Order: sequence, then structure tokens, then C-alpha cells
Amino acid sequence: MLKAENLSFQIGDNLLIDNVSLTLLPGEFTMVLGPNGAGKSTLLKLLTGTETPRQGQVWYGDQLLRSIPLSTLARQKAVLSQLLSLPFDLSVAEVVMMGRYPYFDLNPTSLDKQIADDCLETVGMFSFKTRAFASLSGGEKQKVHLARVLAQLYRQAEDRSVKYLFLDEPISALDIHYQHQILSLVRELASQNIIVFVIVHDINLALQYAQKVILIDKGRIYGMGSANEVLTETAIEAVFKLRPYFITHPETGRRVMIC
Ligand SMILES: Nc1ncnc2c1ncn2[C@@H]1O[C@H](COP(=O)(O)OP(=O)(O)OP(=O)(O)O)[C@@H](O)[C@H]1O
Repeated sequence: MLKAENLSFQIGDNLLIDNVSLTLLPGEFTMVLGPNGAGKSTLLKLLTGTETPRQGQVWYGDQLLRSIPLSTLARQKAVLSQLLSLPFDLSVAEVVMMGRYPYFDLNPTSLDKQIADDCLETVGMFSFKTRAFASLSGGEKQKVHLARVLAQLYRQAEDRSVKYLFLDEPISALDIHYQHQILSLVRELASQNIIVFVIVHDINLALQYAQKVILIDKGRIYGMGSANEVLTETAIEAVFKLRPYFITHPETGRRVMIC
């Protein structure tokens, strides 16, 4: 379980996160939505320890996040941020291998190499293995970074520990085929004792995939619960200042939003 209690975070006079409390459970695919500048990425940074809250605490299981050694945390938690570029000139294989750094000292083992290859294969990027990362398109870079975090959380058969996966707009550069492929994959991961926290902008994808939705507005939680409970006409109009209409998917019966 991940628990955040009364988190607040401020830069100058700007209160970016205002008294946010939440609980995330393994097996639950949580999607986070909200307008630009609402505080979603800032909340992710507080939940991952990249930023320290001015007030409040984050717990991973029964441990305070700030008390967990970084070497332990690196095997439990993986983060995909919005920034896709890298300051170094690395190959695709080297970028994915970064996900295995917490597991070897100087040189990757054959198992690390196999895991990295498998993860590249999973995201459809194995044939790009020797390419320079900098030469990839935005969507290709996003898939390689996804392979990196998959490699980081790769679970050996005997490993039953809870893991934590945070993705900040992981599908923003992907075509519709890969958007669905990656979200299906992430949903599958969530079912494997992984706490999954994914920021997205697409309300219909949230209606289709999320088991839990957190709607953020002005640094606060506007609503939290199932997608159908949270993504209502009233909430969307209040938060996004846009009147939505819902229709019913002809095959699945799922709510679909049109504007
Ligand atoms: N270092 C900083 N200094 C000042 N303001 C900041 C800083 N970092 C973030 N902010 C502000 O905090 C607010 C929340 O930013 P955040 O990146 O969390 O929003 P977001 O909900 O992820 O937005 P988006 O959907 O556009 O990615 C924004 O108004 C942003 O400009």
C-alpha cells in the first residue's frame, strides 16, 4: 500500500499541492487527470521522493518513504517522467540497461541483458536495439523509456514484494495502436502486485482502463474513486471548463465522452 497524508508543497507563494491525502493499493490501476498546471506532476514528484513535501508524509507499506535507502528504493520503484531526452549519447540498448543499474555492479549479467531484450521486445522496439537513442522519434523514445522502467521492475519468479510504478503521460507521443497496447500492458502489470500511478489527459482512455481515477484541480483532489464515479458531467465541466456529452459504446456499453 502507498499512503500519502496531508501533503502540501509550495514554491515561493505558490501552493502547488494543497493538503492531499490518498491511498493506493497493489492491483489497482490508478489514473490521474486534471487540467494543465493542476499539480499532477508535482504530486507524482512528492509520491516518488523527487520533491520533499513542506507538510505531510508518504508511506510505502509500513515505511516512511524518506527512510527507505535509495538502493532499496531503486529496486522497488520506477518512474517515467515527461522528459524524454538524455544528456548523453547512448544507444537504445544502453538506455534500457539503465533500468538494470540497481541490480549489477560493473557489468550487466547475461540475465540483465536478457531482461533488457525482453522488455524492448514487449514494447515493440527490439529491432531498434543498436540505434542511437537521440535519433529516435518522440514515440519511439517513449517506448524505449517504458522498456527501461519495465526492466527496472522486472520480477523474478520468487519475488513477491510490492513494487511501485509511476508514469507521467507515458502515451502522449504514441499512436492509437500503441496507446492501447501500452495501457493494456500497464493494466496487466497492476494485477501483478504493482502499485501503478499514471498521469494521462485522455478521459476516454481513463474510462476504459482505470480502476481508480484521481481528478486534480488547483493542487487539490477534486474527486477520487472509480472512473464512472469521478468523471461525471459536473466534474468535467467544473474542472476543464468544457461541457461534455456521454454516449454509450455500442459493443461494450462503456461510457464514451464527446465534446
Ligand atoms: N519549479 C517551479 N517553480 C515555479 N512554479 C512551478 C515549478 N514547478 C511547477 N510549477 C508550477 O506548478 C503548477 C503545477 O505544475 P505541474 O507540472 O505539477 O502541473 P501538471 O498538472 O502536471 O500540468 P501539465 O498537465 O501541464 O503537465 C504549474 O502552475 C507550474 O507552473
